[in-house]
Amino acid sequence: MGVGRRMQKQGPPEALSEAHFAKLKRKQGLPVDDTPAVEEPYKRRRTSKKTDKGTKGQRGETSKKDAASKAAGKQANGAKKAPGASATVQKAGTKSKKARVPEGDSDEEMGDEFDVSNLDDVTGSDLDDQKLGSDFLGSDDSVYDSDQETAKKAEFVFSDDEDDEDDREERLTAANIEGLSKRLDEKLAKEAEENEAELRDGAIQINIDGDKPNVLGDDDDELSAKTQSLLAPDLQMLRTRITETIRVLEDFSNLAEEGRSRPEYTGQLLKDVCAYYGYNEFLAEKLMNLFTPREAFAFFEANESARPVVIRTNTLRTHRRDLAQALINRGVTLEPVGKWSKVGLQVFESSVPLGATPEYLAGHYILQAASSFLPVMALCPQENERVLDMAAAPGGKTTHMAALMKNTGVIFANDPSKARAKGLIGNIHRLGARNTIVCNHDAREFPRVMGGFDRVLLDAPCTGTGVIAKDPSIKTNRDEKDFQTLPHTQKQLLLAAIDSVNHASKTGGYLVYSTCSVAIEENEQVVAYALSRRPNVKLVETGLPFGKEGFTSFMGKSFHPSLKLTRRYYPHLYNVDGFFVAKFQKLAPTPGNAVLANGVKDNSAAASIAAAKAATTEVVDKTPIAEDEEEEDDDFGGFDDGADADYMDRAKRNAMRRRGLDPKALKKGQEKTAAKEAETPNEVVAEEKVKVDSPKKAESGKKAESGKKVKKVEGGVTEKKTEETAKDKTQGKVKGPKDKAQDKPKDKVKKSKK
Ligand SMILES: C[S@@+](CC[C@H](N)C(=O)[O-])C[C@H]1O[C@@H](n2cnc3c(N)ncnc32)[C@H](O)[C@@H]1O
Repeated sequence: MGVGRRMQKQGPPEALSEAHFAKLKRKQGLPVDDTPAVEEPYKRRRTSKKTDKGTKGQRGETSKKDAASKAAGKQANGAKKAPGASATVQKAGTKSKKARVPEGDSDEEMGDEFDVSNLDDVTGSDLDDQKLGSDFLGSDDSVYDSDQETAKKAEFVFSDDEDDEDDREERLTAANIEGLSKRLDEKLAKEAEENEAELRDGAIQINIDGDKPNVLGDDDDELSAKTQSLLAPDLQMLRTRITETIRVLEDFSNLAEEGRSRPEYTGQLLKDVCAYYGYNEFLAEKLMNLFTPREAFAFFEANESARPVVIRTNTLRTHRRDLAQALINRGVTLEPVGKWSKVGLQVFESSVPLGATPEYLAGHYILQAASSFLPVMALCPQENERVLDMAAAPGGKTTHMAALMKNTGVIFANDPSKARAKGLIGNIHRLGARNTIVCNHDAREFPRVMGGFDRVLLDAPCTGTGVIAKDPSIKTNRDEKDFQTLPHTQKQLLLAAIDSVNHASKTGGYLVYSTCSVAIEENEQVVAYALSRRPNVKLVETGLPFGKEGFTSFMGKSFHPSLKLTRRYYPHLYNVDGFFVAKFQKLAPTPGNAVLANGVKDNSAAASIAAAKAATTEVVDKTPIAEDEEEEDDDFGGFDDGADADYMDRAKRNAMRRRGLDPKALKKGQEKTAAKEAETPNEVVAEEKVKVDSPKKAESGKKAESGKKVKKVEGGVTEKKTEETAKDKTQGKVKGPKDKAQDKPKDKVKKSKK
């Protein structure tokens, strides 16, 4: 793996402090620069306060550490005088100084402090720790002094000597990976600086005629001609022009050429971005509109490099420190993904395929992008809850929820794609999620399928504008139609998700909506739509430790102010996939007419509000509704009609109530039906039953029937059967269930016997 954005830490950037690192080194007898660390005053106060007021044990520990660090300090000073420095401790805010580290000692000596055993035992929820306490090398009390609680990791820079570096990389262990990571970050920063300098040089060339960059040029200049004629343009020149245009747009009054308008520059920038990065103009413009020109540039740049490989520890099977140790032993270089997660490990380098290690096969981890942790952390499912994952395949988030719920309660993991559901089932098995039921519906059918969930996750299908680094084809294959059809589906799904939540849940009543897109149409606009259609929900804090606030206004459109509670994630800001997370709380039942509003009836906001006021009971049917359709031979199994009879009856009664019908009519209908059954052929009875159930089902029943008939005639064999039936009818014979079973193909008979 090369140096790049992949190597940067994910999540919010961390502040650096020398104090903590120097102390560790002193304690280990390693050389440290004796220039006193620049500490923030409040940190020193906290230290002394804690030392004074600490318990006896703590005091003892602190004084031991002090003594050790004094001794180490002396040793370090001695060592520093020796020539051939191979390690450097860089001061925060001061010039770095080289200090000698005894060759080959560093790993062992630092080992105690930086051992994976310092990784905390994680069996519980991310969310318990959501306010983000200790993690890995950060603030484990067993590792750090009280003042280190706030002290952040210091820079640890290795020697510039190429060979030393290589040796050290080969000997990488948990002990020095943080140092390596920092070193790589530094290299990256240096590279970025060099790039900037290069660009400045380019700018000087382009700007040779005067102060104002001549970026708009003439149509006959070489670069424009090449861009227009689709000849490969000079990328370096293009890049230079992009940065120059950005500079002009940032200081328009001073840098714009006379007589040129802002739209001319933005138009030029758009064209150059398309030519340089390979986007279609529609998408590039959509993305550029989200940011200032400079930030847009950073976003497009970030999409050119892959995000770090991240694995999520499956706490149903192992602890993070054990997993880290096992993988390190296999030659994997990794470190915790950041303080915000207790289960993520960022992989820097691996000599083994991560999708085929024994640990992987045993379900100890799953390869999962860091930003995919966020919706689950926001939803925060609790033990023993009933949770719905509406769009679950391939199950990264489902299995994360199962782990947070410690395999208690129940998760319904739904996905309408059978092919993808297979992957979902595979992951559920591999990771040992035993509280999960897989189902296979278009989630817009919820809550008719079932409702009353404590929490619902809707990780919606989207255009994927947040994951362009993963799939660059998105740059060219997303068009206007996608940004109309997908948001439409997302809105329908979100209403269905809201209606599936039990507002009266004792522990929950929450819903999280997420996408891996950064487009407003798929995020804020969808959320705003849901708020207008469902006055019985509100947005709440996601509880996530980082993320940019959602837009409350965009290009002249205003959204509800609470939209700022939603969170946006960008690759250029946090080195994670682009993502959006919104958390809702359901406060009251969904208004009666609003359920119908899901694509059918009056769905104006006013009507919903009126209905919400009038509504007293939840109209959502909380029990599963049996399908009347012919049992499909698939991987999901069918209903056991006998065992589910009660449920089915109850569901029918609820369905009738929902439609304002008297459920008693069902009983009467059933009695009538039974009487009729004695004198009517089965096919007719079935049709009438469907009619009682639901007019819609009756219709589909009819369709299915007519379809079947066509099929039957086509089959030829059943033509005979139809004749037989007619014969039976004329002879007044009624086929019993036994006869019917005999008519069925063998495998179907087996199934119904089951
Ligand atoms: C972003 S992916 C979900 C990823 C999944 N949550 C995870 O973490 O592994 C979106 C999923 O939505 C599913 N999907 C598409 N249309 C849907 C619909 N109408 N109802 C439910 N799911 C749908 C797709 O099959 C796809 O698996």
